[in-house]
Order: sequence, then structure tokens, then C-alpha cells
Amino acid sequence: MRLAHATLSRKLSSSACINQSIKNVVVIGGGLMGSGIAQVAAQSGQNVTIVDLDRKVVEKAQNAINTSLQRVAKKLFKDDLAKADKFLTNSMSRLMLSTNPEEAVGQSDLVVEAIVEKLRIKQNLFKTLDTVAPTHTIFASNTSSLPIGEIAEATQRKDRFVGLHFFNPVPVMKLLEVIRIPETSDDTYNRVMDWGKSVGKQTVTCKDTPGFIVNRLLVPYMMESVRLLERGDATARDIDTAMKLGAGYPMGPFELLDYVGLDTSKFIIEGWAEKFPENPLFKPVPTLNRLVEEGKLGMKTGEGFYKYQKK
Ligand SMILES: CCCCCCC[C@H](O)CC(=O)SCCNC(=O)CCNC(=O)[C@H](O)C(C)(C)COP(=O)([O-])OP(=O)([O-])OC[C@H]1O[C@@H](n2cnc3c(N)ncnc32)[C@H](O)[C@@H]1OP(=O)([O-])[O-]
Ligand SMILES: NC(=O)c1ccc[n+]([C@@H]2O[C@H](COP(=O)([O-])OP(=O)(O)OC[C@H]3O[C@@H](n4cnc5c(N)ncnc54)[C@H](O)[C@@H]3O)[C@@H](O)[C@H]2O)c1
Repeated sequence: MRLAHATLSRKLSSSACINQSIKNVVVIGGGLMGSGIAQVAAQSGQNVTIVDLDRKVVEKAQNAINTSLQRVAKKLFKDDLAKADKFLTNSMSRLMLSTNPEEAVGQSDLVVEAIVEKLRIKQNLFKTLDTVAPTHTIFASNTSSLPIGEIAEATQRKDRFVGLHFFNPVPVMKLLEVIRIPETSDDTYNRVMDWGKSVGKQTVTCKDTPGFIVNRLLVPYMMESVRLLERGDATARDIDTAMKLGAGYPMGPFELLDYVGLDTSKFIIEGWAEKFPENPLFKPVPTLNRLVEEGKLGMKTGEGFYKYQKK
């Protein structure tokens, strides 16, 4: 166990040593993903501004980051309270909050967008930011399912545009998918690959293809699970148990849908159904639509396929 902690600690300090040109990061969207992305950048020594629509949301993100950092610190510096405290204080001191995206990007080297999964809304955001961000600033979207090329269309900087797809929970999941569009320059690509390593992630590269690598395989599996439930072939609980114990997944598909957010899941499948109506794997499922209509968005609202105790 001690060895595991020492290795993790070494990994974190060596990732912070990667020579990199990205020091000031702006994360737009302070929800599940934005707060995680901001956290890993701040704990890796970068200055981070987290932006959302109102003050309450960014403050909630700040609290979530503080709680998560305490878990990370406990793991990294198990036997050294002073070091754990220092890590927490230093990481939090690098975090700034904002509700004004145009002002926030003024000094940025990298902007990572993690707002709602809607093409028009993401395009509008980037269109505005393109006119105010410094020329050298790289733009990235954390979209789960939208084409990076279509989001980048809204800007004049397609050579400095990439997809950076993180996984939930960001502080724990080790993967970062880096998506290149044909216009992405080698310099941009190399800089974001270095940056990904600097925040402690293992990077993989993928073309701008629907769902990239992970979601192209994961989304049909999750939708098929809901269809299995809708046919009455098994309960959600039994499907989850089966996939955890029979396939070794850390969470069953319904636990994962609740964890990801049913609204985000619905946006993903709706977008693909509209774009690829002939593909039966991408057909929307009525149960998801009903739960979202009822405001049951998963863990974040206290109920989805399952009920959760409010924190
Ligand atoms: C329609 C289809 C929709 C598709 C959607 C796609 C969405 C998207 O685009 C892609 C994704 O993200 S797909 C989603 C991809 N994601 C997945 O597939 C996730 C699958 N699930 C899992 O991997 C595990 O259940 C968890 C890691 C979530 C929790 O693990 P557990 O064992 O059940 O519970 P535990 O014991 O509490 O925690 C274990 C350790 O983790 C640590 N920790 C946890 N949270 C933390 C945080 N926020 N901060 C810091 N640390 C955190 C904790 O300290 C502990 O460390 P220790 O050293 O052991 O003390
Ligand atoms: N939830 C996941 O597991 C997951 C995993 C990987 C990628 N993603 C992707 O990350 C993005 C965010 O997902 P999430 O789960 O964090 O969503 P979320 O609903 O938790 O958070 C989205 C946040 O964006 C804010 N927002 C919306 N429009 C905004 C705007 N114009 N300016 C600033 N803030 C705005 C909202 O107020 C909200 O706080 C989506 O594109 C999603 O597909 C999600």
C-alpha cells in the first residue's frame, strides 16, 4: 500500500515537471465534468479559472473540488498531515471563480469547455470567445458525442481547436481522449498531449468520429441495457449486478447512467438519432425520456433509475 502511494506521489510530481507551455487554464462549465477538469489542472500546478452562469454554481463547484481534493490528499499523503494540508491549500489557491467567460479568457493559454451537450450553445460560446481570447489560446471541447469539427466551425481558429474528452469522475479516471480535426496543427496537438500528461492522464488519440473510442462502444451498450429493461427481461438491479459480477465492470449500466446524468445521456442519444436515423443502436429509449421529463436526472438530483440520499 505504501509503495502504491509512493508511486502515485512520484507520478504526480513527474507529471508536474513536464515542460509545458500551458499555465493558465479556463474551464467553462462548473458541473460534474468542469469541476473535475479544473481540479486536476489546479492540483498539477496550473492557474485555473472556472466559469459558470451564476455565482451559486461556481461556489458549488469550488466546494466539490475542495471535497475531492481532500480525498486525493488523503491518498497521496496518508502519513503526513502537514503535506496533505499544503497540497490542499496550494491547489485551492490556484483556483479562481468567474461568471464572465469573456473576461476570464483574457489571459488564457487553454480554454476547456464543459457546458451542456447542445451543439448550438457550444458554438455560440466559442464564437464569442474567439473574438476576445488571445491569438495563441487553444480551444478544447469536452463534448461526449458532438463532432469537434462542427463546434470548431464557429471559430476562426480551427488549427488551435481539439476535443479533450475526460471521464467521470475526472480526478480518478486515468484516460484522456484527444481528438484531432483535420485542421488541428501539429503544434496544438503536441501541446495538448503534453498538457494531458501534465494533469496526470494517459492520452489516446482519435479521429473526429461519433463517440470517439469509448462512447462509440459504451453508449450502445448502455442503450441496449435500457431496452433489456423495457422488454421486461430483467430488473435494473439484476442487470447491474450481472455486469459487475459477470463482466467485471465497476458499475452496472443503470448505476453509470445515474452517475453520468440522464439529461446528458438523453442529449447524446437524441443527437445521434437525429444524425444517424438509420442506425438501430442509436434509437432513443422511452424510459430515459420519461425520467428526464420527471426531473429525475440521476445522482445529481437525488433520483434517476435509483433513489439517492441528498448530500
Ligand atoms: C447514453 C449513454 C451515456 C454515456 C455517457 C458517456 C459520458 C462520458 O462522455 C464518458 C464517461 O465519463 S463514461 C463514465 C466513465 N466512468 C466510469 O465508468 C466510472 C465507473 N465507476 C468507478 O470507476 C468507481 O465506481 C468509482 C471510481 C466512481 C468509485 O469507486 P468505488 O470503489 O465504487 O467507491 P469509493 O471507495 O468511494 O472510491 C474508490 C476510490 O476512488 C476515489 N474517489 C472516488 N471518487 C472520487 C472523487 N470524486 N474525487 C477524488 N477521489 C475519488 C476514492 O478516494 C477511492 O480511493 P481509495 O484509494 O480507494 O481510497
Ligand atoms: N457527465 C459525464 O459523465 C460526462 C463525461 C464526459 C463528458 N461529458 C460532457 O461534458 C459536458 C458537461 O457535462 P456535465 O456532466 O459536466 O454537465 P453538468 O450539467 O453537470 O454541467 C454543465 C454546466 O454547464 C453550465 N453551463 C451551461 N451553459 C453554459 C454557458 N453558456 N456558459 C457557462 N456555463 C454554462 C451549467 O450551468 C452547468 O453547471 C457535456 O458536453 C457532456 O457531454 C460528460
